[in-house]
Amino acid sequence: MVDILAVASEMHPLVKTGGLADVVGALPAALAPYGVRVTTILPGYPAVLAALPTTRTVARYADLFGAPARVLRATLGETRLLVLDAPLHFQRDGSLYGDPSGREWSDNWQRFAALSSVAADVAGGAIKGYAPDIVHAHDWQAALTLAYVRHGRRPDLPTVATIHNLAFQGRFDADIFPALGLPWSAFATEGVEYYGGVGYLKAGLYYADAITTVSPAYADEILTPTHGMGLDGLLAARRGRLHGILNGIDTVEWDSATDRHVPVHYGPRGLAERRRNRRAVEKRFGIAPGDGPLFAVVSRLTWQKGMDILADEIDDLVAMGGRLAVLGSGDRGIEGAMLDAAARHRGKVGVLTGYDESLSHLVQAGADALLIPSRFEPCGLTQLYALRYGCIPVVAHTGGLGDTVIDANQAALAAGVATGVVHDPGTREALHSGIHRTIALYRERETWATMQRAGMRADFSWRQSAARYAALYHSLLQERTPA
Ligand SMILES: Nc1ncnc2c1ncn2[C@@H]1O[C@H](COP(=O)(O)OP(=O)(O)O[C@H]2O[C@H](CO)[C@@H](O)[C@H](O)[C@H]2O)[C@@H](O)[C@H]1O
Repeated sequence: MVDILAVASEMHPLVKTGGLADVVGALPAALAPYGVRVTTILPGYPAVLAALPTTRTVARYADLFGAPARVLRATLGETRLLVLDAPLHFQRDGSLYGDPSGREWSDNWQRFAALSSVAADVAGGAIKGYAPDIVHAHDWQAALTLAYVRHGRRPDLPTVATIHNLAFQGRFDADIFPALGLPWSAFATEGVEYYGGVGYLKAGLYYADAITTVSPAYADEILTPTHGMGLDGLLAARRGRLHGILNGIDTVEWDSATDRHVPVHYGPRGLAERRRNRRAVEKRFGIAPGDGPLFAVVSRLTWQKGMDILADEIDDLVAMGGRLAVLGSGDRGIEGAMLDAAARHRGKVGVLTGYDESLSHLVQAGADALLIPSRFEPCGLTQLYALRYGCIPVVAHTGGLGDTVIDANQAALAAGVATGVVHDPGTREALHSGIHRTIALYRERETWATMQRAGMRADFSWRQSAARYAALYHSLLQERTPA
């Protein structure tokens, strides 16, 4: 049995702002069949504390970055948790990372240094009877753990850093460094220093024994200046340690034959049933029934996701005969542009801003096509949910989107393997032609149904990817074993 201490800021179903939570939530169960036992350490956000049935205090800190804190141990079903209960840092209104007006918390550097330093302390033996074999940190909020491990009590402990999104790096001014409690030697290029400041993700990528990211294509892309976001040099120097492991999805949670959020259940042979779910989606979004396809969006409304491009394209989408349901929140300007479009096209375009997990399932089960015009996309999960639910993904050719959707070109259609529509990223023209092609395909009922079934048959469960993580863990342990 290999014991992993996973460190993350989000975990479905406890706390989620995006795909990070889905992956951190699914990995423990996915890894169990491979002899890997995962314990996940999370911040004690109000939602996390509220969800814990019984807890035991297993470590205490009198002064953790300015306030007392403790570590709680809990199990939730099969899930093993450690929760950092530090009220000053984590019990507040607003989102996980910012205040109710959307501004990032100014003490995020302290909050996630607190999480990381405690995670390293736990890895180093702070909890009696618990000694993980490997530490696995997810994204910038957890990445500094690896610096604390290297400069802590078990400096040789194997470590893994996973990049879910290189755009979020945790970059702070140099003057925070003395408060981090790391040795001065760590403030260096060979350490946490990053363009004159402190980089949390950078530190994790520097110290990690293995770096993973969430699709093979993104693993290649981040070695280039276009997608490397300033870290391409470091990543290129460490490319032998970099692995692209495609995300899976939770196929129990996402099963159209049993989904508790979906009124009418169906399988690949009962696709006609989807129509009744589509009617439910139309009602929720105030969209009238129509002949054209019902497009949908389930996404953060941000530049990364290409949602500004889509907002500009909505008039054309409607003119071409499409209808559109948007579920998302994010950039205020983009939200406004989407709402304006809904006002212009009453009954054809519906926009619900906010975050609604249950509605996201219904949308996947009822919409005809899901639009994902991302400028970059490390993996993307919504296209995988769409494929599994017979909702045709219309995606930009970038990162994991290109790795998972097979474009409906002539050859793929002839072979019966097409599962979606893939267009170039980053321009309105390319999105326009993707939507145009989708509407034409929708009119060919048999072709459309064949694509739906091909997508539903594809295997995006965690099975293969979990095996790759397990193999990586084993190889790291082997490196440490004296010959
Ligand atoms: N308004 C809303 N209401 C309800 N649910 C909503 C929602 N908006 C988004 N979601 C849900 O949030 C998740 C988003 O996951 P993604 O992988 O698509 O993107 P994200 O950019 O968050 O994740 C980052 O990390 C993941 C995980 O590695 C990578 O796949 C991805 O490429 C990377 O950008 C999905 O489960 C989706 O259904």
